[in-house]
Amino acid sequence: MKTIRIGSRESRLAVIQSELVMDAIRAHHPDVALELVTMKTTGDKILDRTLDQIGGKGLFVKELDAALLEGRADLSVHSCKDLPMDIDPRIPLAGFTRREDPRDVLVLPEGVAELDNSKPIGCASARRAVQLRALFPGMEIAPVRGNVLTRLRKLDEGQFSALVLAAAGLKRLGLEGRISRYFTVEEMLPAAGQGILALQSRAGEDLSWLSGVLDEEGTWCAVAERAFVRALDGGCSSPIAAHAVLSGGEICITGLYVDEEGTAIRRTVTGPREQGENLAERLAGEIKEACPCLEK
Ligand SMILES: NCc1[nH]cc(CCC(=O)O)c1CC(=O)O
Repeated sequence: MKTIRIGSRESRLAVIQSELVMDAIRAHHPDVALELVTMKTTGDKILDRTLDQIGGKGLFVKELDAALLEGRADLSVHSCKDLPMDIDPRIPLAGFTRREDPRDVLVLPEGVAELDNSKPIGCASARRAVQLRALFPGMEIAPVRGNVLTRLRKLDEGQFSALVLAAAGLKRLGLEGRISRYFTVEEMLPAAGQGILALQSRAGEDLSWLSGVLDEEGTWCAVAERAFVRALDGGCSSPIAAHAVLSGGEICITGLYVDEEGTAIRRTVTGPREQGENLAERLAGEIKEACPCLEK
């Protein structure tokens, strides 16, 4: 059997995530030969601007897509939350993994026990900044770029009083011990897909070696959360958050949108999980009604 090549960003977290998927493939298909192919993406190369400033979509995926299309890789492992909405039909998503902890967390500098009000809290997205302002009124909030380990170095060098990061990334990096506070998803609604890995391959390929690796719950949630973001995209480019939770056969989706005045609009919908995509679109529709700046 041919070797399956897994394409990954070269950051430590991306490699660990790819290795998690490789371990899962090996556990279900011990005969499959696997090889890791790492590469730098645009988002890894441009480090002097925030992601919102660089703009554009797919900052972390263009190079991975090219590798799939050219046959240099057979599977891309993505953080679902970094994955753009538009997927080239030649390289469709093969599915999603089980969700790791979806929460955002606060991390203090090494050896520091309390938040120092004289320095800003660093965070990398407008979604986090908006929700942080409500949690820490009066605290300065500043952008921080780079992969997780780079951000932690900046924190430990004294540039920030704290950072907000995803629990999932820190846990996968073995850095759970750095977490000083978990925000509930009510306090800080996560990005769509946070904690879930998305797997992408080429259309028409035999993917039997992926059986057992994909997760049904993760997939219901990822599909619904992404549908919410997709339905609001194309309006003004403002922070969006979405988080779905399954209970029995039901899916409960919470969506958050921040309008141009900085007002956060947050709504929840519950229904049969099979209708997650529809429910998410309806939720987005309700939010559009409540927000005049959005195209109807
Ligand atoms: N944008 C970077 C990124 N993409 C995915 C994760 C964490 C892992 C995940 O959400 O699955 C992170 C780091 C962070 O936001 O702290």
